[in-house]
Amino acid sequence: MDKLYWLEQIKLLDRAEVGDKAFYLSRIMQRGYPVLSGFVIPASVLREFLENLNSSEALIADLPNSSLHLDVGNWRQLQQVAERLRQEIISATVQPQLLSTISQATQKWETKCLIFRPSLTLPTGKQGIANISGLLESRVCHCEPEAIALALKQTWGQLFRARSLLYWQQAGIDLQQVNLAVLVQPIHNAIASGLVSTNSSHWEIQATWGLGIAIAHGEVLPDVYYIQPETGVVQEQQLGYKPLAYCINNGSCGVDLQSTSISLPKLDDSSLQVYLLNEAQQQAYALSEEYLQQLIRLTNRLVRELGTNLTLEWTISQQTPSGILYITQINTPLSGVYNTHLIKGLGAATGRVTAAAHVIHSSQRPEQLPKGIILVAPAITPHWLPILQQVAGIITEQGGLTSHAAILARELGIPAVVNVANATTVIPNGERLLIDGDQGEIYRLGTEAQEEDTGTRQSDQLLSFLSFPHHTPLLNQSAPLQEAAKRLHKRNYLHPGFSPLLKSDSESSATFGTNFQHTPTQKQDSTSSKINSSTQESMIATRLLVNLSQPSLIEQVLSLPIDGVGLLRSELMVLNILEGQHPLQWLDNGRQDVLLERWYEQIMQFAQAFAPKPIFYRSLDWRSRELQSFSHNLQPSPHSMLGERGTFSYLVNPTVFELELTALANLQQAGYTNINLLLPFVRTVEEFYFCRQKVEQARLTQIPHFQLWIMAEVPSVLFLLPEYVKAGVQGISIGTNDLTQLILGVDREQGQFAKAFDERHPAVMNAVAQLIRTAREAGIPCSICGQAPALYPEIIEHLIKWGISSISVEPEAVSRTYQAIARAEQRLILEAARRQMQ
Ligand SMILES: Nc1ncnc2c1ncn2[C@@H]1O[C@H](COP(=O)(O)OP(=O)(O)OP(=O)(O)O)[C@@H](O)[C@H]1O
Ligand SMILES: CC(=O)C(=O)O
Repeated sequence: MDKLYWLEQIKLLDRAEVGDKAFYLSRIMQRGYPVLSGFVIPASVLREFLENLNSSEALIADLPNSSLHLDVGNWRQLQQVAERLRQEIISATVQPQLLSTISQATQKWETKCLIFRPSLTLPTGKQGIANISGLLESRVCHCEPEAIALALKQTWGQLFRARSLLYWQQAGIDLQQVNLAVLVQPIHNAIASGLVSTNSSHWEIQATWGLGIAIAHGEVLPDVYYIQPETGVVQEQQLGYKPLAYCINNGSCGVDLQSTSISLPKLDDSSLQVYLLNEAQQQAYALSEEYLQQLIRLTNRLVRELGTNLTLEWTISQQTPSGILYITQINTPLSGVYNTHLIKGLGAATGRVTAAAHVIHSSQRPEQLPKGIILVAPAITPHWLPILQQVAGIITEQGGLTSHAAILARELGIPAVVNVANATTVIPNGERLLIDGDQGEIYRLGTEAQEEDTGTRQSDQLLSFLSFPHHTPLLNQSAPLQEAAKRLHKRNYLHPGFSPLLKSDSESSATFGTNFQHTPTQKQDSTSSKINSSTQESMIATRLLVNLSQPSLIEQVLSLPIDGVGLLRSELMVLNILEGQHPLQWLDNGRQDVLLERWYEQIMQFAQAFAPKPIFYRSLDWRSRELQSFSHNLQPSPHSMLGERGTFSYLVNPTVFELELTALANLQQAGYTNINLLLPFVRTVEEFYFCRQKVEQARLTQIPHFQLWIMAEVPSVLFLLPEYVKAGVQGISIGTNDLTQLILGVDREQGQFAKAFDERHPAVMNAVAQLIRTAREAGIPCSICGQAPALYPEIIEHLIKWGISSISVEPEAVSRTYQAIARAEQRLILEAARRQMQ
């Protein structure tokens, strides 16, 4: 090998060998800016390493000159090739002379830990796409030869990850043209770290405690300062949400998060440690006034020398007790970064889509929205529903995975990312975005004008790269649902002869009741009739139901392999008919008859479409803050998480509940006998008893099939289920969203607490197990309609083992839930068979 390139000495002509990240850092270091010392292992060393890989396998023998003509459409093959290449790299030996050169070079730093940072140069004309944050990640390691060799190979190996291979191919880059150098620097613990981004109208500084990795991973919401460029004055500052921080793993930096019950970020770098910040630190700004001013002065100088559009990363290193400020990365428009920028939130509804941002700053619902845009709003409440039908994607600043915005988006099949801090301020109106509702990522692709500016048109390539393999075409919202049915058929999950062995006949009729038998689909499109013709019998024993509220989705949902509607959410359904007025206002205005007729028609559409399959209509369950959207002089308590929810509110004023019951009774009389009633948020047996009397007065129980169920979501049901059954409850449906909220004491609407809101928490899982078992002992069916099985299919096996009778999920989750049920049942059958054979 030739030599290592020290940042202090890198020249203009070295750029291709040292990569852009190191090149830009060296430029500013040589102009006197504070940059940590470092050296670069040039791209030629990787080439040499690859050439010397000792394998006869064509794939490897040709490296680095192989162009790896891969079929990137074949994801499995791509992953296998990537895995093979990386194994080869990790098991190869780093030349001893190189290792010793590196080890010697690091000795002058007297540091315990090193950071290996990928620094790429792409061929001319492709520069604009060189800096896709997160494509290649840094590795931290202890300063020992073995650890150094591994970190180097791991950094190199990322060039061949499946997603990288795909990216090179999609971006039209030949692998031989990719120059990957590695910048090696000492890494010390940090007091605080963050970012600065500037444009002509404002500067923004973000800061968090500890190393900058917490921001790079999107695990904290940093503190933010808005600075006026002309004066350097802080115009506004916002405290972030910073529950954790990263440090070097030498046992000296606070409480290890492993010992707390908070779910941890996974660390594959054992040289790093993540720890919990104490309350006082969480409430404090990470940047002291002194460092804030120092950063502002530094930014001012950089902007004057390099231009107005910059992004830089900084850290305050704990090398000395008072700290030293360093720049760890700098990107200018030339380095392409400002075209592609990643923002993180919570992935709330699956799918990816690209479209222009439509930014709304107010929480007031607009009259209408343009078609095909990505809506960016502080928050949305259910009454936005009518205007959401034509949007391509949703981004909100507030809300969690089980907030109504997320539920609505999932039901409508619109990709959504929620809990995105400052989304409405950092995303300009009209900017093209790509959102990934699975990963919770938003890629800013720039406006058309910016793309022209930098001479790159990367978004299409980027889109196809990022969208693989589940690209959701723009506005093709029905596709996921239709595809779900097709996929099940294709994947042979519906093979003939599979029979429900889990329950004996007597057990299943006791469990399901007469109305809840698995009935062959009668109204199906061609896709689903294909499914059923190959199955004849029910293919899975556990009933799979769907959560629904929009009549507009009925047709698509009918083609899915479901056994009925497990949760018809009335509070979302009626938004289509209420004209923005609370039902009480309709009654006050003497419009009861019109409202009753409309309500009847809404439910009728479901009853008719799914007959004879059961529908579980859940009566109204508005939360206080949702009432604010109605123009009515009710007194909502906007800050109350609970307010008068569910059946509690019926006791206070039963008139709307009575209207619902009348609508249901009229439907029964008209021959729609597949409707059952599910009471929401039942808190006490007395509340249930009150409702049961109302149900009897409405004569709904005259039809023998009719079932009166309750939601099991308030923990009191857990303790009193036998009493509820004695009082006449005929089945329960577990609402894991509220159950989790109330058992763990975490507000489900607050996305920033997402890590603490975990339906898989042992306390919640124990409660679910107990509910299922108690229901079985009492001889009543037990369903589950919260988000837990859709979000975490791995819990389905437990639910089935405990004896759940049915699982109800949003339409987009039907396919994977079906598969998870089939897999779990087959495993249980196999285990039972093995036990019998022993
Ligand atoms: N020598 C260092 N000391 C302390 N922190 C560092 C050092 N080098 C990098 N960091 C910080 O560690 C985090 C991860 O570094 P990395 O180079 O992977 O940055 P990145 O922004 O994720 O890279 P990219 O944008 O190229 O994907 C960043 O917050 C960076 O500022
Ligand atoms: C579905 C529901 O209401 C819940 O999980 O709380």
